[in-house]
Amino acid sequence: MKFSIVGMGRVGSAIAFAATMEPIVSELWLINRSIEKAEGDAMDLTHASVLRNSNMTIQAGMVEDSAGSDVIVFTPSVSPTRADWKRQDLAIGNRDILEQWLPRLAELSPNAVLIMVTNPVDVMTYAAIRLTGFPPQRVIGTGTLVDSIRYRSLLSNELKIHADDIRAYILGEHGDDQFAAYSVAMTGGEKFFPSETARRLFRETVNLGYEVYNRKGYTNYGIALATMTIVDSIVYDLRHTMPVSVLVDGFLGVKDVCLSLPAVIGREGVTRILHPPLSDDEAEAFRNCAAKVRDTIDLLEQ
Ligand SMILES: NC(=O)c1ccc[n+]([C@@H]2O[C@H](COP(=O)([O-])OP(=O)(O)OC[C@H]3O[C@@H](n4cnc5c(N)ncnc54)[C@H](O)[C@@H]3O)[C@@H](O)[C@H]2O)c1
Repeated sequence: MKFSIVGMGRVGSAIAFAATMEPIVSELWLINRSIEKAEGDAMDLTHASVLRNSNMTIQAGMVEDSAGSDVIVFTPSVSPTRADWKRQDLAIGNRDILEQWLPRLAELSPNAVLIMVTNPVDVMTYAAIRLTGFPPQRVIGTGTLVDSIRYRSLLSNELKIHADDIRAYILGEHGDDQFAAYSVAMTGGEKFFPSETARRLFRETVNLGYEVYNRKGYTNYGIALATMTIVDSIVYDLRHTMPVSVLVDGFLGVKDVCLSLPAVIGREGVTRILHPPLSDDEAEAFRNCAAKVRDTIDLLEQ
């Protein structure tokens, strides 16, 4: 199985490290606009992999070397230009990067499952479907998976229950309008919402990405393992359910926009989109996310 990571910035190289720690493919390719950086990472990770009981090859390459990939993760991005940036600020610059890379990547690996990490990830996932011509089920945005693991981490700490056992999703936009799907959250079959604590923890979750960013200047470890959770489920056809950005299929009257819903992930990408019975408030929040993401898509398509 061939896995290519495009973009060896802080997120791309953290994903490459996570893939080295858990070598589940036979070939790992690191593709970057500057080959030297990719070569340096490939050498470093090859040395590291000696300690991982692995025969996975790790190589640096140009876009042509990604040909025949089964899974591609896309991370290149422009940098924020102001201190109080929002993810949408990256949309125009990153749309241009997608236009440079995605048609060729898709041509070289027509059967790949593509995972979009570049922000604003919902808008970029939508653009990626257009630019690759891939069926929507083979284009997955990391979406609110990282927000949901942050939320579960806070809840775990509060409830003193292992985060694995907490079914709680942040849905909608990977951005400021995301919402916690309180009404379907549970552990051990027991609903623990609504409660003021859960709402407070959700409010903390929304800002956590920026909180990490304000302290270290970027986020990379959470998104790296979140991305590898998706890759795992594809490579082993595990059919795990997770909130990821998908082309919404008419749920709650929303379509033609990418947002996070719980989705089943297997070898072919998204094998099923789930439709949780959201409360009226949550449904309204979902529609609000759709309108916000649609505004940015429209801006890019002008
Ligand atoms: N979806 C999520 O949950 C999530 C989480 C964290 C970060 N991100 C996003 O991931 C992206 C990458 O973040 P990062 O911290 O690695 O950024 P970074 O600045 O460290 O890396 C960006 C990389 O993109 C490359 N690049 C820039 N322009 C390019 C071009 N025209 N062609 C090819 N490569 C180009 C740069 O060389 C650099 O290697 C950002 O958009 C960030 O917001 C998403």
